[in-house]
Amino acid sequence: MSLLSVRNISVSFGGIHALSDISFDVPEGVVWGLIGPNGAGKTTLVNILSGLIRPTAGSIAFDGHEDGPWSMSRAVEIGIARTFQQTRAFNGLTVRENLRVAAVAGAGHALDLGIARRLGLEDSLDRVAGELPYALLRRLGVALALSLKPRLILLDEPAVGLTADEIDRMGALIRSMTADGVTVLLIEHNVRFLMSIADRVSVLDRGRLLFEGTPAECQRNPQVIDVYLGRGGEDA
Ligand SMILES: Nc1ncnc2c1ncn2[C@@H]1O[C@H](COP(=O)(O)OP(=O)(O)OP(=O)(O)O)[C@@H](O)[C@H]1O
Repeated sequence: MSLLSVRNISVSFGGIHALSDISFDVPEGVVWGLIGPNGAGKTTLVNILSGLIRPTAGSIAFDGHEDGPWSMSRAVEIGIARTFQQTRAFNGLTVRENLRVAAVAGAGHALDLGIARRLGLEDSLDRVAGELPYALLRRLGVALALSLKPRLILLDEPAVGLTADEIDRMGALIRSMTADGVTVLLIEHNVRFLMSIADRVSVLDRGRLLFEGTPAECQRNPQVIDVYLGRGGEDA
């Protein structure tokens, strides 16, 4: 049975059809990749799943909850957390304070410093978020989402701007999430990285679902190569 079931989701901004009739099912415990050219609708889909925007049409079911789409607070309550392309943290608060706000105020959980350790933030707990180097700030974004103790985490380009070593570390972290029972939906333009950790991939193009399959199937699909991989989707 699917953990997440997206049915016939459409959304328009004025005359722009950002998403048209999108349906897919994500089973529990996988890394599900979401790729496509700029403007394909990937972030819009994550915005809908996390309750940031409402779709024009369609429905979502998650973990026995059939009443989606939801508000942001309801999404967190039922176990959906996300990161952003630009990490959203309180710049004037320390890493520890940010994690506490996310855990306690965001989701009613106790602060779990094990998450900081997993993200390699244990030596930075007393540093102010606004002064963190870029890679640590990206990791803080993931730690904030994990502090909500989600069953599904939506990662919006977690590898962007990271060095090769940091990308490897991020990949290992993402795979370890599934071992802990967290399902991952991963938007990423770094195709090599995404294909190395995804179990399955959906390809969006101009708001439509173009393809769904394994990474290997995706990389040899002529339509995917035509609209994205062959056009140098970054690092393709
Ligand atoms: N709030 C908004 N108002 C108007 N148009 C929007 C809004 N959000 C997204 N769009 C439009 O919807 C389409 C899909 O955008 P979206 O950001 O979801 O694409 P994406 O696949 O995430 O792109 P990228 O890879 O560049 O992040 C684009 O044409 C974009 O300009």
